[in-house]
Parts: sequence; C-alpha cells; structure tokens
Amino acid sequence: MSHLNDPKVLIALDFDDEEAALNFVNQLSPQDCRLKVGKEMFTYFGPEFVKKLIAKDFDVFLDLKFHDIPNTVAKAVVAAAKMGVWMVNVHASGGPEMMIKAKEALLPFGEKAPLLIAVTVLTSMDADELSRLGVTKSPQEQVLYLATLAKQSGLDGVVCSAQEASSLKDKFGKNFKLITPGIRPQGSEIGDQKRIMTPKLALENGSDYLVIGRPITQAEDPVAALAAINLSL
Ligand SMILES: O=c1ccn([C@@H]2O[C@H](COP(=O)(O)O)[C@@H](O)[C@H]2O)c(=O)[nH]1
Repeated sequence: MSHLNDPKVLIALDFDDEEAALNFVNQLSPQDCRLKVGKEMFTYFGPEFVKKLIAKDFDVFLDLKFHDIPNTVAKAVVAAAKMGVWMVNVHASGGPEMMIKAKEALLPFGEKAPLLIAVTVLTSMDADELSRLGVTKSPQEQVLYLATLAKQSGLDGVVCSAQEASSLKDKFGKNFKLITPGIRPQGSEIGDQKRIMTPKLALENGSDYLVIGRPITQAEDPVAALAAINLSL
C-alpha cells in the first residue's frame, strides 16, 4: 500500500542475517520510511523475506536492477508485481525495447502495478569509471541521455544521483520520479559512493525518494539515525 504521508526515506536493508534485519524492521514504522531489498538480501532470503516486509505494511522497493533480454525482464517484473512490491527497477542501458516490454507487461496489474524505474548511472561511478566503460559523456550527460530513453519508454522515473536531480526535474516534470541513492548526512562515511549529497539538499534539488543504507543501518542507534534524518528534511 502507499501511505498518505509519503515517507521520503527508503532504507536499504543490506543485511546478511534475516533475524537482525527483522529485529531492526520491527522497530520501524511504515509512516516513517519505506524499505529497499536489494541483491544481497534477495539472494539470501528471496521472495519470502520481501513478503514478510509487505505483511508488516511496508512499501518495498525491489532493487534487483534487471538487465537482460526484453522477454526475460518483462517476466521478471511480472513476478515482482505478483509479490506485491511498490517499486521495481531495470537498467536503462538494457535499452528502450526492454523497458517498453517491461512496462507493457505490468499493464494488466492496473493501479496495483509497481512503479517501474530505470537505473541510469550508478552513484558509485564518476567520470573516470565511466570512461573505463568507453563512455565519454560526463555522468550528468549520460544520466540525462538514459533518463530521456526511460521517459520515452513510458517508465515512471529513474535512479540517479541527487546531483542530477534538479536538471532532470526541470526537464521531465514533477510526475517523473527521481530515486536517489548516494545520500550521506553531514559527517557520515562516504564508502564506495562517488556522487553524493546530504538528505536535505537532495530533496531541495528535486529528489522524490532518498535511498539510505549504511548511514542508518551501521549507525550506533539506527532508529535514532532515521529519526534525525527525517527531522532534518
Ligand atoms: O546507483 C545506485 C543504485 C543503487 N544503489 C543502492 O542503494 C543502496 C545505497 O546504500 P548506502 O549504504 O547508503 O551506500 C545500496 O543498496 C545500493 O545497492 C546505489 O547505491 N546506487
């Protein structure tokens, strides 16, 4: 279900221990955050774990970043929709045909279809890393290029960094959702993220949802860390 107060923080539940993750989740309210399940937890604990979170009334973003041939990706997003997730994603670099097929596959779910989002350029990548892939555009230009393909393919929004959010909001309007990982409250460890921003600035820049993992889950008091972030917004 979608909550009336539309919590902005999507907590990245990157745990290798299901009990520890559920102990943490049991201290949270769906009014204060949504939850993201990514490749680590899904690979360990699968759809049953996702269903446990949904049963606790949380909106779940299934962050599996599908990238495959159109038929396979379309079937995978249908499986996600049947699980009841709120949001699911694919890689924009899988191409327009793949994105269009995925969107079409969700049509039978009507209003219950999850939001379908395309990953543009990972927030762990900077210009150097992109150039190692043979991409000579800047991260900003490449994000804009892939976001344009996603928008033209009928997707609901993109994953990008908050550094690109204001230009994407200006170009695509308020209904095209911008999901931004690489969020780092002042003073927190940057880790492997390259294109970062604080939670407050990210929202001011046009982010719709802030994906935050380690600054919350690795904090001494994760519940207090979430509360402090929500208060700062
Ligand atoms: O471009 C992307 C896409 C996805 N992610 C995911 O978000 C979280 C970020 O966690 P932190 O601990 O806050 O760095 C993580 O699950 C990634 O897989 C991303 O970081 N960047």
